[in-house]
Amino acid sequence: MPRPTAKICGLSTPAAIDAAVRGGASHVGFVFFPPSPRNVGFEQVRSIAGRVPAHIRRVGVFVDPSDDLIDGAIASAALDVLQLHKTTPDRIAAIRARTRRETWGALAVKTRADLDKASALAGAADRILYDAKTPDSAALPGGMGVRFDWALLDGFRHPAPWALSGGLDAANIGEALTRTGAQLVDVSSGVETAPGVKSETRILAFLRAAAGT
Ligand SMILES: O=C(O)c1ccccc1N[C@@H]1O[C@H](COP(=O)(O)O)[C@@H](O)[C@H]1O
Repeated sequence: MPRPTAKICGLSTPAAIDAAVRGGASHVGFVFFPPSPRNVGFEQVRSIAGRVPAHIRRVGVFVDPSDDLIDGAIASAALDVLQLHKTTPDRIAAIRARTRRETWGALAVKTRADLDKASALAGAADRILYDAKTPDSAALPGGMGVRFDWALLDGFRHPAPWALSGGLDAANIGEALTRTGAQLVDVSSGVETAPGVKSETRILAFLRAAAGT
Protein backbone atom coordinates (compact mmCIF):
# COMPACT_ATOMS: atom_id res chain seq x y z
CA MET A 1 0.00 0.00 0.00
CA PRO A 2 1.55 3.39 -0.92
CA ARG A 3 1.90 5.99 1.81
CA PRO A 4 -1.08 8.31 2.09
CA THR A 5 -0.68 11.90 0.98
CA ALA A 6 -2.01 14.92 2.81
CA LYS A 7 -3.45 18.35 2.11
CA ILE A 8 -2.99 21.11 4.66
CA CYS A 9 -5.83 23.55 4.15
CA GLY A 10 -6.59 27.14 5.07
CA LEU A 11 -3.08 28.54 4.81
CA SER A 12 -2.63 32.29 4.96
CA THR A 13 0.89 32.95 6.26
CA PRO A 14 4.42 32.24 4.98
CA ALA A 15 5.28 30.30 8.17
CA ALA A 16 2.34 27.93 7.77
CA ILE A 17 3.10 27.31 4.11
CA ASP A 18 6.75 26.64 4.93
CA ALA A 19 5.76 24.13 7.62
CA ALA A 20 3.45 22.28 5.21
CA VAL A 21 6.23 22.17 2.60
CA ARG A 22 8.85 21.07 5.14
CA GLY A 23 6.57 18.37 6.51
CA GLY A 24 5.94 16.83 3.10
CA ALA A 25 2.37 17.87 2.27
CA SER A 26 1.22 16.82 -1.19
CA HIS A 27 -1.34 19.64 -1.42
CA VAL A 28 -1.88 23.03 0.21
CA GLY A 29 -5.23 24.77 0.33
CA PHE A 30 -6.30 28.41 0.18
CA VAL A 31 -9.86 29.31 1.17
CA PHE A 32 -11.81 31.79 -0.96
CA PHE A 33 -14.94 32.21 1.15
CA PRO A 34 -15.31 35.52 3.01
CA PRO A 35 -17.23 34.16 6.05
CA SER A 36 -14.31 31.85 6.83
CA PRO A 37 -11.60 32.90 9.31
CA ARG A 38 -9.18 31.41 6.74
CA ASN A 39 -10.39 33.48 3.81
CA VAL A 40 -7.60 34.99 1.72
CA GLY A 41 -7.87 37.95 -0.64
CA PHE A 42 -6.30 37.91 -4.09
CA GLU A 43 -3.40 40.22 -3.18
CA GLN A 44 -2.71 38.36 0.05
CA VAL A 45 -2.60 34.98 -1.64
CA ARG A 46 -0.51 36.33 -4.52
CA SER A 47 2.12 37.40 -1.98
CA ILE A 48 2.46 33.95 -0.37
CA ALA A 49 1.55 31.34 -3.00
CA GLY A 50 4.96 31.64 -4.68
CA ARG A 51 6.49 29.86 -1.69
CA VAL A 52 4.80 26.63 -2.73
CA PRO A 53 7.19 24.49 -4.80
CA ALA A 54 5.94 23.11 -8.13
CA HIS A 55 5.65 19.53 -6.90
CA ILE A 56 3.01 20.50 -4.32
CA ARG A 57 -0.49 21.05 -5.71
CA ARG A 58 -2.29 24.29 -4.86
CA VAL A 59 -5.95 23.84 -4.08
CA GLY A 60 -8.53 26.63 -4.00
CA VAL A 61 -11.46 25.99 -1.65
CA PHE A 62 -14.80 27.52 -2.71
CA VAL A 63 -18.47 27.45 -1.72
CA ASP A 64 -20.73 27.56 -4.79
CA PRO A 65 -18.46 30.20 -6.37
CA SER A 66 -19.05 32.62 -9.24
CA ASP A 67 -16.88 32.39 -12.35
CA ASP A 68 -15.31 35.75 -11.44
CA LEU A 69 -14.19 34.48 -8.04
CA ILE A 70 -12.73 31.32 -9.54
CA ASP A 71 -10.89 33.22 -12.27
CA GLY A 72 -9.45 35.74 -9.81
CA ALA A 73 -8.29 32.99 -7.49
CA ILE A 74 -6.68 30.96 -10.27
CA ALA A 75 -4.86 34.05 -11.51
CA SER A 76 -3.67 35.07 -8.03
CA ALA A 77 -2.62 31.71 -6.63
CA ALA A 78 -1.87 29.67 -9.78
CA LEU A 79 -4.29 27.03 -8.58
CA ASP A 80 -3.95 23.44 -9.82
CA VAL A 81 -7.11 22.14 -8.17
CA LEU A 82 -10.56 23.57 -7.39
CA GLN A 83 -12.34 22.15 -4.29
CA LEU A 84 -16.03 22.89 -4.47
CA HIS A 85 -18.43 22.77 -1.51
CA LYS A 86 -22.23 23.09 -1.79
CA THR A 87 -21.96 23.06 -5.57
CA THR A 88 -24.25 20.95 -7.76
CA PRO A 89 -22.77 18.24 -9.98
CA ASP A 90 -23.88 20.16 -13.11
CA ARG A 91 -22.15 23.31 -11.93
CA ILE A 92 -19.02 21.35 -10.99
CA ALA A 93 -18.92 19.81 -14.47
CA ALA A 94 -19.30 23.25 -16.05
CA ILE A 95 -16.49 24.71 -13.89
CA ARG A 96 -14.25 21.80 -14.73
CA ALA A 97 -14.91 22.13 -18.48
CA ARG A 98 -14.43 25.90 -18.48
CA THR A 99 -11.31 26.11 -16.31
CA ARG A 100 -9.69 22.80 -17.36
CA ARG A 101 -8.56 22.42 -13.77
CA GLU A 102 -8.66 19.26 -11.67
CA THR A 103 -11.87 19.56 -9.72
CA TRP A 104 -12.94 18.03 -6.39
CA GLY A 105 -16.56 17.82 -5.31
CA ALA A 106 -17.12 17.93 -1.55
CA LEU A 107 -19.75 15.50 -0.29
CA ALA A 108 -21.16 16.34 3.15
CA VAL A 109 -21.62 13.09 5.09
CA LYS A 110 -23.64 12.35 8.20
CA THR A 111 -25.58 9.21 7.30
CA ARG A 112 -25.13 6.35 4.86
CA ALA A 113 -27.86 7.87 2.66
CA ASP A 114 -25.59 10.87 2.05
CA LEU A 115 -23.22 8.57 0.17
CA ASP A 116 -25.92 8.03 -2.50
CA LYS A 117 -24.87 11.39 -3.94
CA ALA A 118 -21.37 10.12 -4.69
CA SER A 119 -22.26 8.64 -8.08
CA ALA A 120 -23.60 11.95 -9.42
CA LEU A 121 -20.43 13.70 -8.24
CA ALA A 122 -18.26 11.03 -9.84
CA GLY A 123 -19.45 11.99 -13.30
CA ALA A 124 -18.75 15.65 -12.68
CA ALA A 125 -15.61 15.89 -10.54
CA ASP A 126 -12.17 14.29 -10.69
CA ARG A 127 -12.25 13.44 -7.00
CA ILE A 128 -14.84 13.16 -4.25
CA LEU A 129 -13.93 14.73 -0.91
CA TYR A 130 -15.90 13.08 1.88
CA ASP A 131 -16.34 15.76 4.52
CA ALA A 132 -18.45 15.88 7.66
CA LYS A 133 -21.82 17.59 7.35
CA THR A 134 -21.83 20.70 9.54
CA PRO A 135 -25.06 21.77 11.30
CA ASP A 136 -27.56 23.74 9.17
CA SER A 137 -27.03 26.72 11.47
CA ALA A 138 -23.22 26.66 11.03
CA ALA A 139 -21.52 29.56 9.28
CA LEU A 140 -19.28 27.24 7.27
CA PRO A 141 -19.88 24.00 5.36
CA GLY A 142 -16.39 22.83 6.33
CA GLY A 143 -13.38 23.79 8.39
CA MET A 144 -15.20 23.29 11.69
CA GLY A 145 -13.38 20.26 13.03
CA VAL A 146 -16.50 18.09 12.73
CA ARG A 147 -15.92 14.46 11.89
CA PHE A 148 -18.31 11.83 10.58
CA ASP A 149 -18.60 8.16 11.43
CA TRP A 150 -15.86 6.58 9.30
CA ALA A 151 -17.63 3.23 9.56
CA LEU A 152 -20.11 4.63 7.03
CA LEU A 153 -17.41 4.06 4.40
CA ASP A 154 -17.02 0.37 5.32
CA GLY A 155 -17.60 -1.67 2.17
CA PHE A 156 -18.59 1.40 0.15
CA ARG A 157 -17.68 1.11 -3.54
CA HIS A 158 -16.12 4.48 -4.28
CA PRO A 159 -17.20 5.55 -7.76
CA ALA A 160 -14.18 7.87 -8.25
CA PRO A 161 -10.85 8.75 -6.66
CA TRP A 162 -11.54 10.20 -3.22
CA ALA A 163 -10.14 11.89 -0.15
CA LEU A 164 -11.13 12.02 3.53
CA SER A 165 -11.65 15.16 5.57
CA GLY A 166 -13.56 16.48 8.54
CA GLY A 167 -12.23 16.69 12.07
CA LEU A 168 -8.90 15.01 11.39
CA ASP A 169 -5.89 15.70 13.60
CA ALA A 170 -2.57 14.14 14.60
CA ALA A 171 -4.25 12.05 17.30
CA ASN A 172 -6.93 10.43 15.14
CA ILE A 173 -5.35 10.28 11.69
CA GLY A 174 -3.83 6.83 12.29
CA GLU A 175 -7.22 5.36 13.15
CA ALA A 176 -8.85 7.20 10.24
CA LEU A 177 -6.37 5.73 7.78
CA THR A 178 -6.65 2.23 9.18
CA ARG A 179 -10.44 2.36 9.18
CA THR A 180 -11.02 3.90 5.75
CA GLY A 181 -7.90 3.13 3.73
CA ALA A 182 -7.84 6.74 2.51
CA GLN A 183 -4.91 7.56 0.25
CA LEU A 184 -5.40 11.32 0.52
CA VAL A 185 -6.42 13.17 3.70
CA ASP A 186 -7.27 16.81 4.25
CA VAL A 187 -7.04 18.85 7.45
CA SER A 188 -7.65 22.42 8.50
CA SER A 189 -8.80 23.12 12.04
CA GLY A 190 -6.97 20.09 13.42
CA VAL A 191 -3.66 21.89 12.81
CA GLU A 192 -4.73 25.19 14.38
CA THR A 193 -4.59 26.74 17.85
CA ALA A 194 -7.68 28.91 17.14
CA PRO A 195 -9.94 29.29 14.08
CA GLY A 196 -7.71 30.45 11.23
CA VAL A 197 -4.49 30.37 13.30
CA LYS A 198 -2.25 27.60 11.98
CA SER A 199 0.34 25.95 14.23
CA GLU A 200 3.61 24.90 12.62
CA THR A 201 4.04 22.29 15.36
CA ARG A 202 0.61 20.80 14.69
CA ILE A 203 1.11 20.82 10.93
CA LEU A 204 4.36 18.89 11.30
CA ALA A 205 2.84 16.48 13.84
CA PHE A 206 -0.12 15.78 11.56
CA LEU A 207 2.09 15.11 8.55
CA ARG A 208 4.33 12.81 10.58
CA ALA A 209 1.34 10.89 11.91
CA ALA A 210 -0.25 10.63 8.44
CA ALA A 211 3.00 9.21 7.08
CA GLY A 212 3.15 6.74 9.96
CA THR A 213 6.51 8.05 11.14
O1 LIG B 1 -11.69 25.83 6.16
C1 LIG B 1 -12.65 26.56 5.91
O2 LIG B 1 -12.80 27.64 6.46
C2 LIG B 1 -13.68 26.11 4.91
C3 LIG B 1 -14.64 27.00 4.52
C4 LIG B 1 -15.60 26.64 3.60
C5 LIG B 1 -15.59 25.36 3.07
C6 LIG B 1 -14.63 24.44 3.46
C7 LIG B 1 -13.66 24.79 4.38
N1 LIG B 1 -12.69 23.91 4.78
C8 LIG B 1 -12.62 22.54 4.41
O3 LIG B 1 -13.35 21.75 5.33
C9 LIG B 1 -12.76 20.47 5.43
C10 LIG B 1 -12.66 20.01 6.85
O4 LIG B 1 -12.00 20.90 7.66
P1 LIG B 1 -11.58 20.54 9.18
O5 LIG B 1 -10.29 19.79 9.09
O6 LIG B 1 -12.67 19.74 9.78
O7 LIG B 1 -11.40 21.84 9.86
C11 LIG B 1 -11.44 20.54 4.70
O8 LIG B 1 -11.64 19.91 3.46
C12 LIG B 1 -11.22 21.99 4.46
O9 LIG B 1 -10.60 22.15 3.22
